[in-house]
Amino acid sequence: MLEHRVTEPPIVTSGGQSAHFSRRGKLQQRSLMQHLLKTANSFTSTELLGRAPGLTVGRVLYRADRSSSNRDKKLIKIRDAPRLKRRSSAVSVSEPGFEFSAFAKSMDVLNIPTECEKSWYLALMAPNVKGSHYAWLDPSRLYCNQQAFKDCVEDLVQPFQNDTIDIIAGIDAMGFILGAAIAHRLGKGFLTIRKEGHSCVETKRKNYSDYTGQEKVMEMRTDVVKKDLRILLVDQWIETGGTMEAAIALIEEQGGTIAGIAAICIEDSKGGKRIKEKYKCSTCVPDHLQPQFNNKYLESFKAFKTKFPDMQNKSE
Ligand SMILES: O=P(O)(O)OC[C@H]1O[C@H](OP(=O)(O)OP(=O)(O)O)[C@H](O)[C@@H]1O
Ligand SMILES: Nc1ncnc2[nH]cnc12
Repeated sequence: MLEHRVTEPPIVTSGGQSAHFSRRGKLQQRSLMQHLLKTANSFTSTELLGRAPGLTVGRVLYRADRSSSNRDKKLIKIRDAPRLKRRSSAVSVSEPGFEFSAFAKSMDVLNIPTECEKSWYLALMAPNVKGSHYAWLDPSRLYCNQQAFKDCVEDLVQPFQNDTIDIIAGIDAMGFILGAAIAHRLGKGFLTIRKEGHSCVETKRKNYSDYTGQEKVMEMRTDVVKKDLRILLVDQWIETGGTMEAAIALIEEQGGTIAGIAAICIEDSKGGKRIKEKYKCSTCVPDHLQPQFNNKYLESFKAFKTKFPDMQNKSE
């Protein structure tokens, strides 16, 4: 069984040839790289930040020792390291007073890193290469990785751990995946909020429009939500907030109380901000990544090979 340890986010340095490890003495970058490559047979995990013609960007997680503060942690990009690129697993090196992990291939969807920063699993997400008819990003890729899925659910549940919650509600369709997992984790029941036309029982309906701009209808059964029932409302994503606000209205109009809202990402849209101000929310996106999510393009997408050149070059 692999030990899987989530660390606090390290400080990210600017990448490039100049990255080195001499701040605390001992190893210069060159000798460290030689050391990493020599001792590369016992490694267990990988991460590749990006690839461009003639360039490989990997990451080295530098920690002075296990008990060190964030100040002593550095994430350093290694450029032009073709041998690292060919490695299929991570490299761990221990020097007296030093601990290094180098990663070369995180985009393997089933890979479970032995050591990783908080929200590491977001790098498993895939970009949208098919246009605006589809949701902009594809978080479902991270659900395929057992550890990523577990860590994601834990992160979403964490702020509500000690709150009174009677039931979890999830929004059709992708909200069912996280919602049901959260319900199971908290030992609660699960209420489905459905897109129109799938319910054979009495429902309340709500018109709304979402990021596509289309007029849509959602439905919720009328025999569950009673006055003061405390509901944790879950969806995969909040972009314009149209979908979530419709679900909130359905619940509140029946007397239910929104105990909280959980989604992988709540974008800083008008609707997203309104929801964050009014309700207790949990998301998986750390502050420093929020601008990338708002722009619908993550740095980690550079590691994807795609036949769609527009997407590959989007942020370059
Ligand atoms: O904040 P909004 O602009 O309203 O968008 C958010 C909604 O869009 C996505 O669902 P979508 O209906 O695209 O797909 P799904 O059926 O696969 O969940 C997402 O899962 C949210 O439900
Ligand atoms: N999965 C998703 N990714 C990005 N934006 C979205 N908006 C709605 N769903 C989304």
